[in-house]
Amino acid sequence: MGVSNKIPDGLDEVDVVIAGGGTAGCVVAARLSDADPELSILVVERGHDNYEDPTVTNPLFFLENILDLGVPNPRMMVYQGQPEPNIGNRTMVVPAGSILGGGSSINMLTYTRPQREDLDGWSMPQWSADAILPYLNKFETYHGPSSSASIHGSEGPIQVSNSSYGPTQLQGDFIRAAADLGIPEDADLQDLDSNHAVQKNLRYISPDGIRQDSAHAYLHPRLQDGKHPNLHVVVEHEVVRVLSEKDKAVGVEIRPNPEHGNGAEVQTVKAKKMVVVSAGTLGTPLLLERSGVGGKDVLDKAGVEVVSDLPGVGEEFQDHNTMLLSYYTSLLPNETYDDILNGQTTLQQMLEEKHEMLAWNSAEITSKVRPTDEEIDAMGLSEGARLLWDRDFKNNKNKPVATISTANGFIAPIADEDKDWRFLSTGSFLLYPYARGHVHITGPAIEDKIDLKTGILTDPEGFDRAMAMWLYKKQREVVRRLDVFRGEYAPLHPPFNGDSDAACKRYDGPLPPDVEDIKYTKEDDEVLSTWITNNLAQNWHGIGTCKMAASTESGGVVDGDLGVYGIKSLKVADLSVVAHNVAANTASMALAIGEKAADIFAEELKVSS
Ligand SMILES: Cc1cc2nc3c(=O)[nH]c(=O)nc-3n(C[C@H](O)[C@H](O)[C@H](O)COP(=O)(O)OP(=O)(O)OC[C@H]3O[C@@H](n4cnc5c(N)ncnc54)[C@H](O)[C@@H]3O)c2cc1C
Repeated sequence: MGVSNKIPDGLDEVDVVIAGGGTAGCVVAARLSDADPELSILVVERGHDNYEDPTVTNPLFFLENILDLGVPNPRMMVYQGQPEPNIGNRTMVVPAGSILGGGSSINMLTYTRPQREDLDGWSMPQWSADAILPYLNKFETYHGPSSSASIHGSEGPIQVSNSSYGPTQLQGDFIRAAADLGIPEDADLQDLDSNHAVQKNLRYISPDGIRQDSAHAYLHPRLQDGKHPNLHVVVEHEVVRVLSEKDKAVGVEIRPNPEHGNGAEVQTVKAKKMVVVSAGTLGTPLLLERSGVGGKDVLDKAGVEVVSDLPGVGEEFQDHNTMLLSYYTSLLPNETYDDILNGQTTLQQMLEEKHEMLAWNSAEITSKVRPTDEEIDAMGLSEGARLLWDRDFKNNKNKPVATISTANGFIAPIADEDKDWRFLSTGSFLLYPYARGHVHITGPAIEDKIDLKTGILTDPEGFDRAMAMWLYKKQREVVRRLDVFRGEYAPLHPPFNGDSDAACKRYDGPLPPDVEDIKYTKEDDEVLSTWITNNLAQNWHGIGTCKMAASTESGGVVDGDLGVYGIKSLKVADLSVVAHNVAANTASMALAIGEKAADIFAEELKVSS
């Protein structure tokens, strides 16, 4: 069977159910089906099929997924947060892909990888960096520069390349400007060990310009080759809960997703061998809790019977906290996507014209950076923040603090008076915030309100705020040194006093090569700190809500084999299992988890992948 938006008649029992056909879920399904084509597998995905959908395959459509372009977007869903006092009572809205392929079908396509220390830091020997590198390699065919053949993959289904559009003059300009500030270029910053450098961005785009999502790379070929007759995919359906008998998962309850209007009947499908939950960092803990797997307090309040008391479920939400800033530039019209934002064209029109820019993700630069010892000394850190720096970063030169990345274009509709400008935006994010959030159910039904707090800026030591202030200043200094720089777009920057050296300004040409760093006064720092409270945001890279750990005492939800504690035959395979943050945009981690999970499950099911 291929992809269907109905549960086929008679399909009331399979060997394995996979709840969520996202980035990791598609990998698990495909590899298990390869391991044993006799194994009957059902993938249930709440979003629609993505097969040859031009809004997926053409990379530039990512713009519709991150900006409000006034076009309905059925590919996305949002998890609605609660007001958070530490960020000025703002409510964070956390978006996620809701489509076959999940995040990999909608994301911004930037390819980066974690640091060695990130993976070793999970303290799970079977998930150490040495154990995971083969899986990071397994999913990719890498077309970028590398110092060693063994660091990247050459036979995986996901192509990683520079794409067929670009690069623009921004790459060389940014690399020179960063070098002027002591941040050198590293051709392959994604080798797990390099740090404090900038890199020409590589992308999940094939050399001929097609997005590389996990459904097209893994699932669709197998659904069409006639060799995987027992691989079933049902889209536009939600898994309501996992069903268990005594201490064993035995199936799932599924209903049509009301957003797609396919009826309302709830159906049960039995899983003879295994249920794999792969609904993403926010979807997975909510599904487990609806199934009675979670902290007793949460479940009692929500009116759900406890099947396994696991207080770690939904806790320890972590993300990369981000700031988005825009600058006036002298970039050329064909070097930004701004014509879409200033009303000159639309993505639909570009599709009709088969415009070559559709193959682009606009992100030309990525980086991993950290403050120097002198910069740390000058920050005036609190005693607690200084202890954290000394313990976790000081002597650990492999550990960055932040990423500065770029997008060639503005980040909202462009006002009439700015229509002739071309913009550059930076997305700068903290890689290891200490703040933690949570996500829980408040009732038994899928449509019950959720209790989501991202926790941004709640770390008592103020470490995250101090690093965010450093990051704002650092990214601005790099951009000020670009040849294409023509000033800060003030409404998106902190409202520094007009007399201050830090005030936003416009220029007719580049700043002189010997330009000095901005000198921030105490008052400027206060303005910046308040701006951070009101602007630091989630960054789409959530992890940690069903943490993998050696025991439940330390908040563990799954063991090293991804089995949920206290319930047999119930597994989790997605980013919710990641125990501590990674210095990477997170798709690489999700794909590697999918690959490794498939090997673990195949062994348990006594089939070889
Ligand atoms: C806007 C955006 C931009 C991003 N940009 C980048 C980038 O440039 N580079 C990068 O590396 N990473 C990026 N990421 C992050 C990355 O894409 C995600 O971290 C990764 O895809 C998550 O993989 P996953 O398998 O854990 O979950 P997902 O891919 O989110 O998969 C979960 C799936 O489960 C489905 N689901 C949820 N609940 C249910 C249910 N009850 N029943 C059935 N199905 C359900 C969802 O629809 C989804 O398809 C971005 C993410 C977003 C949202």
